[in-house]
Parts: sequence; structure tokens; C-alpha cells
Amino acid sequence: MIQDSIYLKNYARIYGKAIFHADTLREIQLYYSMLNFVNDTESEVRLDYLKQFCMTDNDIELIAPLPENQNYIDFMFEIASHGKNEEILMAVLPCMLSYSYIFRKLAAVPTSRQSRYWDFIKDHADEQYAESCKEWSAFAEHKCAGLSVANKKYLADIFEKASLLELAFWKMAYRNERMEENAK
Ligand SMILES: Cc1ncc(CN)c(N)n1
Repeated sequence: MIQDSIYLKNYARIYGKAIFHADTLREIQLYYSMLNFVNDTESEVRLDYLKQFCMTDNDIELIAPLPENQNYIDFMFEIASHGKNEEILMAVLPCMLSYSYIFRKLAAVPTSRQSRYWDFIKDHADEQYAESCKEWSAFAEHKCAGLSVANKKYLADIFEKASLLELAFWKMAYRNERMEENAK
């Protein structure tokens, strides 16, 4: 949750770039709806968890990102610096889509309701969130439809790279767990 708070603050910055380079108002509204989920819906639950650790977003400002988190942030910033919205979309979408996919699977496991992270799971497993993910994906398909095969391949590689950075972010939690085990 702490590393995620750092990640999400930087993730939100990417939308500043995307909105600036958007072609249409509809496009701005789509980016805004993605940012709105991260910054409002998701943040509400996130702040509740931080509270359980006696922390607020002000405390997060003093904590450094772990390497896996920093790598992911650097990658998104690098892509955003090109100022091309098709590329930015490929870098930001795995964050939104993978959570819908993973948390819907998790929510279907009966014992998940006993998890201390149930509120977090529930939000991301939500039907409305899945519908929004479909809308964002359809927008990306539409935006990229007329591109050359080579360009599509380049964009698919960005999507894949961002997805692998998501995976590394998940694994980061287990790395710390192992380090704690080893320290015992
Ligand atoms: C690393 C990461 N990826 C995705 C999400 C879901 N928005 C998240 N909160 N954090």
C-alpha cells in the first residue's frame, strides 16, 4: 500500500501529459475518467489502509520508491516524454486492465472475503470498473486502428513491457516477505 501510494502519485502525473496531447474533448474525458478512478475511488480505500498504519499521504512523500517501483515509474515517464498518446495509452492501460482481471479472479475465491484487503479487492472486482476497462480498451483499439503493422507492434511491445513491470511490482512484495523471513 505504501509503495502503491508512491506509484499512484506518479501514475497520475502521466495523465497530465496525455490530456495535454489529446486530440479531442472525448479523449480528455476518457483520460479524466481513468484518473478519476485512480485518484478518487481507489484512493479512498488506499487512504483507509494507510490510516491503519497510522499514515497519511504526507508521510508517503518522505518514503523512497523501491527499485521495482522506480523502474516502472521511470518507464512511464520515459514513454510520456515522447508526447505520443498512443504510446502513453499502452503504458498506462496494463495498470487498469490487469487489476480488473486479477481482482475479479480473487473476488471469486470465497476466502478472499476474510482478507484484510477485501475492500481493495472489492473495488477492483466491481462490475462498473470492468465496464470502464472495456470502454478504455475500446478507445485504445479505435485510436490505434489505422496505424501500420510496424507501429502496432511497437505499441504492443510497450504494453507488454508495462505488463511485465506490473508483474515485477507484485513480486516486489514477496521479495520483502522473503527478506523478513531470512532476517528471523
Ligand atoms: C502497481 C499498480 N498497478 C495497478 C494499480 C491499479 N490501479 C495499482 N493500484 N498499482
